[in-house]
Amino acid sequence: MDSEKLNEQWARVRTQIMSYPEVNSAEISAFFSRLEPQAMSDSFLMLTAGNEFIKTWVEQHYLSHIQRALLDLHGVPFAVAIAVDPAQEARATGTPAPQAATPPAPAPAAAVSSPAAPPVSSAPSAPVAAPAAPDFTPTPSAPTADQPFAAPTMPAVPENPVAPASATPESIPTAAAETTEPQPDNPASALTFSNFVIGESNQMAYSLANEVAGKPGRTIFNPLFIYGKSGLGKTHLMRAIQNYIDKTQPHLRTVYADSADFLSKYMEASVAHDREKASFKNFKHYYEEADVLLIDDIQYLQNKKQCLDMVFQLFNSLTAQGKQVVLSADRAPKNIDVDERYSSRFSSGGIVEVRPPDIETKLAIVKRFADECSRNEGFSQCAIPDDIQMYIAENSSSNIRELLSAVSNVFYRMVFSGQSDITVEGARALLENHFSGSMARNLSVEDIQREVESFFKVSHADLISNKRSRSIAYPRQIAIYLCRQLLDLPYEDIGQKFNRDHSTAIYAVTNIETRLKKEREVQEEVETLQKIISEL
Ligand SMILES: Nc1ncnc2c1ncn2[C@@H]1O[C@H](COP(=O)(O)OP(=O)(O)OP(=O)(O)O)[C@@H](O)[C@H]1O
Repeated sequence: MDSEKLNEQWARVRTQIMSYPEVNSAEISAFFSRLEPQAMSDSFLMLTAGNEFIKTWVEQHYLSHIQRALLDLHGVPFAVAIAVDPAQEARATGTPAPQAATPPAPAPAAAVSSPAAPPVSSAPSAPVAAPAAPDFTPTPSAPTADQPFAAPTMPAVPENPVAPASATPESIPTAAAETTEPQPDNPASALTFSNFVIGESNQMAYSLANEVAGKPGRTIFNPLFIYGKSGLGKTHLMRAIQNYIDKTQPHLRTVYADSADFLSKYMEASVAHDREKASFKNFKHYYEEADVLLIDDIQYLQNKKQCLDMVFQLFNSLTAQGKQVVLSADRAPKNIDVDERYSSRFSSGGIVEVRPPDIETKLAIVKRFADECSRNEGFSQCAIPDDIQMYIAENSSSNIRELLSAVSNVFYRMVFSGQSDITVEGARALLENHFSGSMARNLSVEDIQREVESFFKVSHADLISNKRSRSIAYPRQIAIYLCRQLLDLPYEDIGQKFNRDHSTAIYAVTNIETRLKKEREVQEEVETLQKIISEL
C-alpha cells in the first residue's frame, strides 16, 4: 500500500474511533498525532510512535479501540503492532535523533496485538521515570514571582513571542527531551519532567503538560487546567513546564504564581495605590507581559472577587493573544466556588486530573527519592532497604509529601545513628505517628458522621435532614468537610450520603475552609475531631 493510501486508511481509523462515545477526543488528538502508520495488509496494521511513553500509553488505553475501528471498517479482525521509532520524534521536532541519553531504539520488536491473543508486551503497568535526553545549558530564568516588580530586568520579548522564527513548532524539542540540572539557589528548578515519576494516575497530566511545554500557546490545551488533591504533583508539573520552556525557549517569558502569593501581591499593590499610582499598573504589567502564565492553587482565590476578576482579565488577554495559561486547583473547575463564567472559561482548553498514585507509583517515587538522598547527600553507602521502601509506599497516604518525608526520616536516622542496617520494625517505630493515610484506610462516611453526631450531640436523622438551624447545619458542614479531607471521595458521593447534591457539598467544604483560616474555635473543633477519628 503506498503511503498516501496508508495515511488515508489511518485517517479513517482515527475518525471511526472519534465516533465512539466513550473516547476522549482531546486524548486522541494529543496522542494519535504522535503515531505514524507504517504498513497495512488485509488483517494487520503496523504503527510507530516517537517514544516509548506514547507507545505504552496508546497500547494501554486505545489499542482495543484501534482494533474495534478496524473491525467496524473492514469487517475482519486485525492484528495491530506498535513499535518505537525515535527518528520519527526527531523528524517531528527537527532535532537530531537522540543518541546517548535515550535508550537505543528497540528494533521494531513491537508488541503485536492480535484479536485472538492479548498483546505480548502491551502496556507495562509499572510506573516509568520520564524519558531523559539531550543536555541543555541552563539559561537565566525570567523574573520570579517573588519579584514581580522587577520589570526592568525582564528579558526582551520578541515581536512574535509565541511563534518566533528561531523556534518554530517543528524546531522545538519535545518536553520529554530533558535533563535535570537544578540551579542551587532555586529549588523550583529541580522540579522537572525528567524527575517526575509517571504512573497510571498521572500519565495523562504528564502528557498534556509535556505537550504544552513543547508548544506553548499552540495546542488545543489553552488553558491547561490541572487538578487533583493536595500533594499529588500539580506544582511539580507546572514548574516542569516552566523550567522546560525556560531552557528550550528562553526568549519566552514564563511567570509562575502561587495564588496565595498572587493575592498578597495584589493586596500590597492595592494598598500602595493611594501613595503610588503606578503600583497597581506595575503589578498587572508583570503578569500581562508573560508569554506563559502559570497560576497554582486557583481555588484559593474563590470568594476573593476583585483579585479573581484580575486573574480573569489576565487570562482573557493572554489567551486572546495566543499566549499559554496553565492553572491548577485541588478540584475541577466546576467545583470551584466562582462565577460560572469563570469556571467555564477555565474549562475551555484541556482539563486533566492527577489522581492518587497506586502502590507501584508510590514505590517508584520512594525508590527515586531514596536514591537521590544517598547521591546528593554523599552517603552512597546508606541505602534504604527494599522492604522498608515497600513499607513506606504501603503505609503512606496519597499525599506524596508524606511519602517523601518518611523517606527523609528513615534516611537521616540511618545517617546520624550510623545504623545502616535498620529493620522494618525500626522503621515502623520511627514512623509510628507519621502516616495520616493510615487513618483513612478503613474509614467510612458513616464513621465520620457518627463521630461528628456524638461530638456535637446531633441525631443522625437531623444531620442528614433539610434542617438549616445553625446547631445542625454547622455540624453537617464539618462532617462534609471531614469526609472530603479524610476520604478520597468525589463531592457527588459525599453529597448523596447527606441527602444533598454536589454543589451543597462544595459549598460546605469551601465555607469550612474559609472559616478555618480565621476562626480559632472552628480550627480547634476540626482538629479535635480529626484526632478522635484518627484513633478509631
Ligand atoms: N510523580 C511524581 N514524581 C516525583 N515526585 C513527585 C511526583 N508527584 C509529586 N511529587 C513530589 O511530591 C511533592 C508534592 O508535590 P506538589 O507540590 O507538586 O503537589 P501539589 O499537587 O501541587 O500539592 P498542593 O495542592 O498541596 O500544592 C513535591 O516534592 C513533588 O516534587
